[in-house]
Amino acid sequence: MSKPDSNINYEDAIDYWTAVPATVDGVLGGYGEGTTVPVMDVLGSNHFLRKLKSRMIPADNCQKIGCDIGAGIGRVTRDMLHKHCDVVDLVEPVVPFVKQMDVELASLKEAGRIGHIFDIGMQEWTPEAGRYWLIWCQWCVGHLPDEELVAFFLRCKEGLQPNGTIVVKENNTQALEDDFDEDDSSVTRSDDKFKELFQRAGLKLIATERQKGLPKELYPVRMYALKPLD
Ligand SMILES: C[S@@+](CC[C@H](N)C(=O)[O-])C[C@H]1O[C@@H](n2cnc3c(N)ncnc32)[C@H](O)[C@@H]1O
Repeated sequence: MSKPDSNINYEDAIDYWTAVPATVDGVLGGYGEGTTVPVMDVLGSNHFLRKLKSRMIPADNCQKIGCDIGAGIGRVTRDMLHKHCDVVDLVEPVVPFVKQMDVELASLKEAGRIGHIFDIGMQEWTPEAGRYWLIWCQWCVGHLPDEELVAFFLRCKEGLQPNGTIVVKENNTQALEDDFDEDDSSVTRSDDKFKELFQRAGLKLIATERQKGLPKELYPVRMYALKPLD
């Protein structure tokens, strides 16, 4: 049987997301502002980052530059990342979502807190070497097959400042095999699979935590904080 990630098709994913409303409800698959998900998500992320603070001291003369990967309409930047970072860049390949960032991020843009917006897929994105204090990947890495994801992590490592951190916040399957979702052409990986891929990319897991307070019918969500091993 073929590996679940061999079914991933980038164009199918773009088509799927392009047809979804450019709203919080849209990017969260129907779990938008009428549900507990956006609020619990932000609370969980803030809590996770606060606990990591002593291990995320910026290197001398470094600004806290963040990058929001698979950013959708900029929800994570608007509601959470901007509170931790001086400036945030965003990576998002879906045109209507990138357009909506003008609205969602208007006041942050005006305040000079938004850096570059890269309107490309993460498989095509190479970060500027040594730029980032924090690279935040949330609910998007399932769009890359395993090999591409390891290659992406390797590029992200090069994009980190000294003492920079990568955070991955994703659904976990409890099954032994990854779950392929043909609607949005993505896979949901197990905790073990994530750990294997981090190791292959030379990333050390410095902290991990399960997101609390999400509806029971959803996949469990886990945050992983990672630093380069070398
Ligand atoms: C579930 S939404 C999450 C959006 C955002 N991270 C959030 O939490 O609000 C998944 C996002 O991944 C984006 N995406 C799909 N394929 C991608 C790719 N190859 N590279 C980067 N982002 C991708 C989609 O366009 C969509 O914005």
